[in-house]
Amino acid sequence: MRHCRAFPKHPESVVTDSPIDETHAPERRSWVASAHDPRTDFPLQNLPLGVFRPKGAAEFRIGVAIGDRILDLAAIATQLADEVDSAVTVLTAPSLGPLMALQPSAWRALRRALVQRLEAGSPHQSALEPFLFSMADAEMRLPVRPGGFIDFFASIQHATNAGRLFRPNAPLLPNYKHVPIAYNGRASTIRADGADIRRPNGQRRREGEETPSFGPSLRLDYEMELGIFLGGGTAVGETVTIDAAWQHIFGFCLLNDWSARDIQAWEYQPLGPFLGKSFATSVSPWIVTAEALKPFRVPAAARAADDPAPLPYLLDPADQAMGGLDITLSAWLRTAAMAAAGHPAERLGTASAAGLYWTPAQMVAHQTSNGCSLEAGDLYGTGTISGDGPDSLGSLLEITRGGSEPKTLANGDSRRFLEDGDELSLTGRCEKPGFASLGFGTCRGTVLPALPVGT
Ligand SMILES: O=C(O)/C=C/C(=O)CC(=O)CC(=O)O
Ligand SMILES: [Ca+2]
Ligand SMILES: [Mg+2]
Repeated sequence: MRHCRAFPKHPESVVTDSPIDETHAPERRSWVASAHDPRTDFPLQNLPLGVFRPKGAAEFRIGVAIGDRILDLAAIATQLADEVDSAVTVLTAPSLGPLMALQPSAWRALRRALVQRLEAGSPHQSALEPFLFSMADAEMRLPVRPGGFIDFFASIQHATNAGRLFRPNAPLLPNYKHVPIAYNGRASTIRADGADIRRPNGQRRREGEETPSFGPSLRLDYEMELGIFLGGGTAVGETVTIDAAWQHIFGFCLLNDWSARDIQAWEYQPLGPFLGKSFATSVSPWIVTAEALKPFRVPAAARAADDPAPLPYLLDPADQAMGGLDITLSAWLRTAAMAAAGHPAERLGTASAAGLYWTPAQMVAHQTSNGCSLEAGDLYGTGTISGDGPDSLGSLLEITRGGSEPKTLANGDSRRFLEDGDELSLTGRCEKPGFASLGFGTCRGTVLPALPVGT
């Protein structure tokens, strides 16, 4: 069996993928009252991590979300020093990168310490209350600046739908069921929730035209994806075996891979997406940890009887049994006219990550299989998540069939692709009988007009 040198199999790391434990118990309640609101994304059982700045404060710091509050972890780092290795060093950093670089045992120790402190009846309540801030008044920023961003293509429904539009003669390419397809994306333009998205200019060939022209994208789209933040690091030459992959998965967020379909369609052959996607990627600000998501692990999506078995380096019985994640994502659109009229956002599509053809562990095993290193803070996108029905599509490309069938909205507006002033947001939620429901917060972005060509 291959060996993962970054995380040798000593007993402590083997329990990384430990089962659901007392931190997931649904009956545990917090002394923060809003954590019990059934609509909250952030009950005691979630405890996602982010980087925030209270209103008026100069410095960003690490916090944990609980109900509609944020607990400042930098301020309480010394209180956690006995329970969490290197707590003072990693929790006082202005980024989650140093925490992500630690072993999963440290991530679990932090979760246990926070559950105990935030639980109703905790003797720590009065010492913590001064460090609790209102989420509504806080500014969030990227939890870590990823060194690398890789976008997969793991939804076979999306791959088939998009393929039909880009390549009517060969929708699903023959490699799809053998290799987790991905491209290396652009890390420098990953944006935090709420950042405005400038419509890109680029080279595109308009309908009916033989030659390309340069100008604003006329086919701006969103892609509803899950983001996966990687932890631990590997050196160049190391591989992470599939059975050790979860030891490198720190947590998850929502991710919108903004896509200029006209630029993409013109440029992508033969080397893949380049400027059609590199102008912006938005992520939600809270990282929901892999540990918090354990109750929502499900079997890897079933393959059709005539699908090939994954090659041995992508095949692990435990991954097949519990390597999927039942996270339901939704995409919402609020046009400028809807906002002006006080209308709420309208849902465009809802799908679960449980249907993905490739699991997160298969992504890690594949990405490192050639010896490519992995760095703490690296980000994967799963690829656009679409399901089987017309209401489960993760992009306008699919919903409007390449712009040929406009989507009509409740206020009478219609869309083939995104227009200036449109706000696109993603939400995510996990629900399962017998467990507290968790959510991801939001991942929003509003489209700004393109800059005049030549500026
Ligand atoms: O089918 C294609 O050529 C391209 C499809 C995409 O735009 C997908 C991409 O970014 C990966 C994904 O989100 O699934
Ligand atoms: Ca994508
Ligand atoms: Mg992008």
